[in-house]
Amino acid sequence: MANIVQFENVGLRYGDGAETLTDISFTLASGAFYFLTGPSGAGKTSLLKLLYLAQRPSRGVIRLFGEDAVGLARSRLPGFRRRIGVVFQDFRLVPHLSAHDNIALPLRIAGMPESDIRAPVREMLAWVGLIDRADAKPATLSGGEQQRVAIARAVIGRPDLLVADEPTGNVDPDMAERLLHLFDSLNRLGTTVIVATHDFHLLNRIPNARMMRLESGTLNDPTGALRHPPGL
Ligand SMILES: Nc1ncnc2c1ncn2[C@@H]1O[C@H](COP(=O)(O)OP(=O)(O)OP(=O)(O)O)[C@@H](O)[C@H]1O
Repeated sequence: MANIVQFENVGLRYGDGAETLTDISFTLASGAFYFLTGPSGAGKTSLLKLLYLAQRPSRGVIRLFGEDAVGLARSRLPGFRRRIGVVFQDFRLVPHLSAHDNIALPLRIAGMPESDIRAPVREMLAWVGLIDRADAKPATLSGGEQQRVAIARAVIGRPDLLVADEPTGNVDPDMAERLLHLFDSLNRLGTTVIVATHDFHLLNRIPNARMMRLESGTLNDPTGALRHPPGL
């Protein structure tokens, strides 16, 4: 299995303080499913931001889709980002667009004809249980409903890499399991998935998932040889 992501001795420092992430080295194998765990403040969101190119590292090497992502020309960023679906911790829905139109965004940006957009968007709305909220604007949706729209938007374009930051933080256990099943289905279609979560109940729901654990800005496995921990 080829590697879709490679980090080598990556460090991240915000401002003049100590490093938030230190000597992070790991690879993500194409088509695999990863959970990223660790205590609050360990640096999970920061690591994911490096992955989806919202943050540059202070040092080290990041290769994404086989190319150097740190020295990437600005003009090539949109092309890379289109291959990455992101579920942000704070959702980042477009406020003036309906749930339907938020979910349709990646397909519209990719230039899909309008006639081909409606059916997959309806399918995603049904998947996340929001068919009857299709016309609602984000401000009128609950936190959990907004989270489900954000997830539908992240997966609809069948990205090569799905990055999800606490994607089940605002939903009940049944919906959390349903959403995880959606990620699993996408993974079976070939998308590499990485999910940061505090929810330990989710970890054994994907039997083949591999685990990454961050503690105080350091990965627990400094060799980067990720594996499923015994007992999970
Ligand atoms: N933009 C920023 N500027 C300065 N410090 C930051 C910034 N973003 C995060 N930090 C700091 O980096 C550290 C790691 O934060 P991060 O959000 O990556 O952790 P996390 O593991 O995702 O936490 P949580 O599980 O609570 O979301 C924290 O000490 C945080 O205050």
